[in-house]
Amino acid sequence: MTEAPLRMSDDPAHWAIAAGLVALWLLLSWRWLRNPATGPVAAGQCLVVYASQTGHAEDLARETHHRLRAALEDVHLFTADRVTAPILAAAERIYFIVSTTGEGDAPDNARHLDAMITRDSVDLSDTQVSVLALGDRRYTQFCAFGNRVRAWAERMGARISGFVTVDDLAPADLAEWNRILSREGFAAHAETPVASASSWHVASCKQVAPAAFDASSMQTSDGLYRLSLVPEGGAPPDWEIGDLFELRTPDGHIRDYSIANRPGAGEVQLFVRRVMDNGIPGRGSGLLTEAEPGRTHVTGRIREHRLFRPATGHGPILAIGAGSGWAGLRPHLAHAMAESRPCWLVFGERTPAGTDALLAEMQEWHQDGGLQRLELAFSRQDGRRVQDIIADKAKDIAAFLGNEGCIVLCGRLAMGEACLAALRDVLGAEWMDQAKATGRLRCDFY
Ligand SMILES: Cc1cc2nc3c(=O)[nH]c(=O)nc-3n(C[C@H](O)[C@H](O)[C@H](O)COP(=O)(O)O)c2cc1C
Repeated sequence: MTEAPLRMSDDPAHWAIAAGLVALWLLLSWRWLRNPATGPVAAGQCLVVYASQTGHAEDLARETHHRLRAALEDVHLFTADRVTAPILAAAERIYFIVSTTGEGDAPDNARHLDAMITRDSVDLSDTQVSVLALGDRRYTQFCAFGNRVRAWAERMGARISGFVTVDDLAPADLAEWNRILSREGFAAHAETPVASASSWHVASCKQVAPAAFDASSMQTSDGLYRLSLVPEGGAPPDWEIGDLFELRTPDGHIRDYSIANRPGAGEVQLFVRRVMDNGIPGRGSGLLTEAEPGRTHVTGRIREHRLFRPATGHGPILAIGAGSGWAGLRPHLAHAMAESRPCWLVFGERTPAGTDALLAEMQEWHQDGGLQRLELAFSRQDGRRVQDIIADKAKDIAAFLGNEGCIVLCGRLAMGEACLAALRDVLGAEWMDQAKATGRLRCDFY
């Protein structure tokens, strides 16, 4: 085959198109070279960066982003683990909306940002930074991660134009953030990207475990209750395993409860521990557990909890929890059993007395063979807690999980941390780190 000879065009329109294409290529290459990890990022842009464990900071970030976008052209929303030093350095304004979890820790989706602010220097001398730090004063390290982000931004030369700490989502603290945004010229919008709360009625409410005192949290409880909620006028909106029911109390407080049943049902089930403080029932738990089935209405909505979705892969499932943690474990186990995955439940309560209604379902699942193993720990009866079972059954647990196994943990923070430490001893740090990195370890602590 002979090739046609190469000929230069003498049409000026062709030359103009070619020059335009070269200029575009040079512009895109320059932008990419400045920010290779993320694609083009223009200088002068505004970023909303969020770090969230259970989704509240994420919702607030979406609302803030929505509000800013109405006034600014170049506004971008990032989860904290996606931002890099070049992205931050190129921004003109940054709004960090971050919560604190564990004991003063960064949320799981902010581990990269946490490492970056400990290790890296980024020139923020031309950047305006605002920080909305979510936390809870009942924890000793109140808003610790938000404070770390603010201190780092200051060290990097940023101008801090707003810093708000929020105690337990207090409406007055959130109003302060709204004031800052309004002052900067970003008006509030009636329409928000976050689903609004609606009215639900309490269809049933039954006590399934007795009153008790928990020494680790110093909390007295008036028992554990199983509830079913049905939205007014229709079926509940879609949700996914792991999601939460967010209750709004009449005085503006917000309380989250794990949804205990699988999606697709016409109702949302909850297990609620009725917390008592000096003889006064908790704001949320009192409202729910004093409900008169068929008559009581509450305001709430379903909220996504992306970090507690079913574990990845098809390996066996080890579910570990105590008390109201059963609510978080239950849909994960039901889902895994439906997929015929081998399941093992380690569950703790204070005493077996008065807990028949709670334990009956676990025992049924065990007898039916859906649960291959069921281990129960009753701390008041024999002093054994779930973490002791992990240590006792170390060899069996390692053999059951193999390399592909998954762990789902749900319950109070002290129990969760003790279980993670026990599992690290049994399986090794490498196994646990790998499981966390690949989504085979799912935790929901409260
Ligand atoms: C397990 C757990 C640990 C927490 N640890 C802290 C803490 O150390 N310091 C703090 O100020 N708040 C702490 N909090 C409170 C959260 O920061 C607060 O509830 C926040 O609104 C959660 O926001 P998020 O849903 O975006 O993660 C903790 C909450 C939970 C559930």
